[in-house]
Amino acid sequence: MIRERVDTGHSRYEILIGTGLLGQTGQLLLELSVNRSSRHLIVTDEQVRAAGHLTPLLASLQAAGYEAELFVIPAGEASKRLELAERAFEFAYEAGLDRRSVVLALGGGVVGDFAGFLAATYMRGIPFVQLPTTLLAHDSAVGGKVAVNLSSAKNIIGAFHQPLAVIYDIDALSTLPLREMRSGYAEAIKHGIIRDAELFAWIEARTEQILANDPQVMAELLARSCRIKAEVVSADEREHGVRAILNFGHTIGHAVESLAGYGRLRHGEAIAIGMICAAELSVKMGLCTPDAAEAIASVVKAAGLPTQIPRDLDADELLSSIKRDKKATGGTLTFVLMRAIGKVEIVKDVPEKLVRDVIEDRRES
Ligand SMILES: NC(=O)c1ccc[n+]([C@@H]2O[C@H](COP(=O)([O-])OP(=O)(O)OC[C@H]3O[C@@H](n4cnc5c(N)ncnc54)[C@H](O)[C@@H]3O)[C@@H](O)[C@H]2O)c1
Ligand SMILES: O=C(O)C(=O)C[C@@H](O)[C@H](O)[C@H](O)COP(=O)(O)O
Ligand SMILES: [Zn+2]
Repeated sequence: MIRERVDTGHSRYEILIGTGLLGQTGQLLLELSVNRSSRHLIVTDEQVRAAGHLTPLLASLQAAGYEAELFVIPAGEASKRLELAERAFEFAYEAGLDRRSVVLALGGGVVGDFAGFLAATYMRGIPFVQLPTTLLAHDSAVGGKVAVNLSSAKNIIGAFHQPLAVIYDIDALSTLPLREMRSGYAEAIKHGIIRDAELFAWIEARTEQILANDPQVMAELLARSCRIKAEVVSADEREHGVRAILNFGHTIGHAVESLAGYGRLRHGEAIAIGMICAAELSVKMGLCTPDAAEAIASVVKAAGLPTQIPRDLDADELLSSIKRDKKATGGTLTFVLMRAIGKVEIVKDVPEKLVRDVIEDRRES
C-alpha cells in the first residue's frame, strides 16, 4: 500500500492507495477510531453500485461492526445540485445520523463533492471519508473542496472540509469506461504542467498504459499526482495564494463545461480544452514559447481528449461566465498561466481582448 499525507496545520490525513482496499475499509475505519455506536451514511451513484463496488464495502463494514445507511444518487454532473442535497439531508436526519456519524463517499468526483458537501453542512459539519473510484478522483478526493453547482456555474455553493482519510482502491478502476479514464488523465497531466515537467513527460510516454489501466503504471501515477495535490493543499488549504495553481485550465474550462450543459462534456474534457486555451493565452501574453503550448495540445490530442471549444458555445457568453470565475475579483480577469511545462503563475488583469482571441481561435469552425 502507498501512503501520501496531507497536513494543512489543523487537518492531517492519509491518502491510502492500493488493491483490495474497499474490502478493508471497515478495519481501516476502526484504526481511525470511527465509532460503532452511531449510524453512518454511504453515498454513491447508480453506476458505481451497478459496477459492483458497493458489495466489498458493505461486507467490510458489517464485518467490522458498523451500521450504515445508503443514499444513491443518479450518475453524472447533474446530481451536484442543492435540491438533491436537501433530499439527502432529510434522509440523513430521518435515518438518525448524529454528529459522530461519518459520511462515506464511494464514487468519482461527483459523489465526492456532493457527499463532502453534505458532510460539511449537516449539523454544521460531520466527518467524511473519500473512497474514490475514478482516475479523476485522485484530484477531487484530496484537498477538501466540496460543492454543488448552480445551473449556470460550477461549484458555487460549497465549503473547504477535509476528509478523515482517502482510501483509494485501484481495483475499482477496472470497470471505469475509457471516456472517464481519459477525463481523469487530463487532471493528471495538469499536475505535471503546474509543478513537475518530469511527471508530464512520464505521463506522456505512458498514455496507452494509463488508458488501458496498467496496474503498476496506475499506482505510480496516482501516487505522484496525489503527492503534488497534497503538497499544494498542505501549503495553502483555502486558496489564499498558491493553491490557485490547481485551477490551471479551469477558468475557461469551467465556463465551457457549464455552458455546454452539465454532462455533455466530462469535467476532464472541458479542462483539457481549458488547459490548451490557458497555454495559448500564456503565449499571447509573452510568458512562454509556442512549443510549450503545442506540447499540451499534442498530449491532449494523443489521449483522445477534445481540443476545441464546441461550435455552439457563444464567445460572449463564455466571456461573461469567465468574468464570474471564483478567481476574478473587482471586475478583472485572473488566470493561471504557464512559463514552461512544470512552472505556472497566477496572473491578474489579463486583457479581455486576448482571452476573446484565444476563444475565437479555439472554437470549432
Ligand atoms: N473537489 C475537487 O477538488 C475536485 C477536483 C477535480 C474535479 N472535481 C469535480 O469532480 C467531478 C468529476 O469527477 P469524475 O470525473 O470522477 O466524475 P463522476 O463522479 O461523474 O464519475 C464519472 C462517471 O463514471 C462512473 N463511475 C465512477 N466510478 C466508476 C467505476 N469504478 N466503474 C464504472 N463507472 C464508474 C460514474 O457513475 C459517472 O458516470 C466534477 O464535478 C468536478 O467538478 C472536484
Ligand atoms: O483543488 C483545487 O483547488 C482545484 O482547483 C482542483 C480542480 O481540479 C477542481 O476542479 C476544483 O473543484 C475546482 O475548484 P473551483 O474552486 O474552481 O470550483
Ligand atoms: Zn478540476
